[in-house]
Amino acid sequence: MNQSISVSLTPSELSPECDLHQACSIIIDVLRATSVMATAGQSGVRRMITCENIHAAAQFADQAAIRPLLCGERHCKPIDGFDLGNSPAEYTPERVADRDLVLTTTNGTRAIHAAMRSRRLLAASFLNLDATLAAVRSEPHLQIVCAGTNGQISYEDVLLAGAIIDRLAPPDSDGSEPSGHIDDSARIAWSVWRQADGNTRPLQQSLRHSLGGRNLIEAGYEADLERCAQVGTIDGIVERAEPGKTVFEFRRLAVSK
Ligand SMILES: O=C(O)[C@H](CS(=O)(=O)O)OP(=O)(O)O
Repeated sequence: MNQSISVSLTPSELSPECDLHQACSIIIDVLRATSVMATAGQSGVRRMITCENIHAAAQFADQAAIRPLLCGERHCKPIDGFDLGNSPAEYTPERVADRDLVLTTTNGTRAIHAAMRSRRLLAASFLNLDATLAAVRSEPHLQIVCAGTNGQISYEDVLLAGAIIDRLAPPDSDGSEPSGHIDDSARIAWSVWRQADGNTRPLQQSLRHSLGGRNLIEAGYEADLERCAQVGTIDGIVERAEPGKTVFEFRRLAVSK
């Protein structure tokens, strides 16, 4: 099919003039917001509401009929007074099943808000890569938005963007170019992924050297790198439930691997 794929290496590349109204956008924040959302979904969370800041999250929780779990981080650490931080390991069925959660993080939830005007909006991680691919394969206009880290490009998000392109637009016979209509940022992401995938080191090792990975190691969350580097272990997608609202739901998908 004639699919076009564009990549924003940071959310700031999505200017207000960028026309997303026909696009299906995929937000990527491997370390760790979108990995958290996939994990929470698999653990049976009811809805995930993303907020750009702590105040908005707390206000939403105060006004809800049934109090949701307040979740997220600042400077990688749990937020004072919140129920859960930003480690996927915290999002067990015991903690989150059948609950709503409100999530605010430094980069991931902001990237989501930057792409709000998209027709469809998904949050992807390596964990639910296969399911996400299955859900977007027939979309004519795909916009991948890398959350980055504090305004800078982060390697781990670019890797996942490249992996998505590699699977949706596999290279032609000489292997030098992806096959679809892709922009230059997508071409860069694909090249970065190809190079990393050709290396023998596991993905987890690559994450250690990324900006987000280094920050997490410094903050004491090294174990999260291994968890976020699992590929295709979650058979479900995280998708916005209705246009105009940042309410996400998890939907299981049967995925052929
Ligand atoms: O704690 C995280 O996972 C990061 C913090 S940062 O990237 O080191 O600032 O937040 P996220 O929004 O999930 O990237």
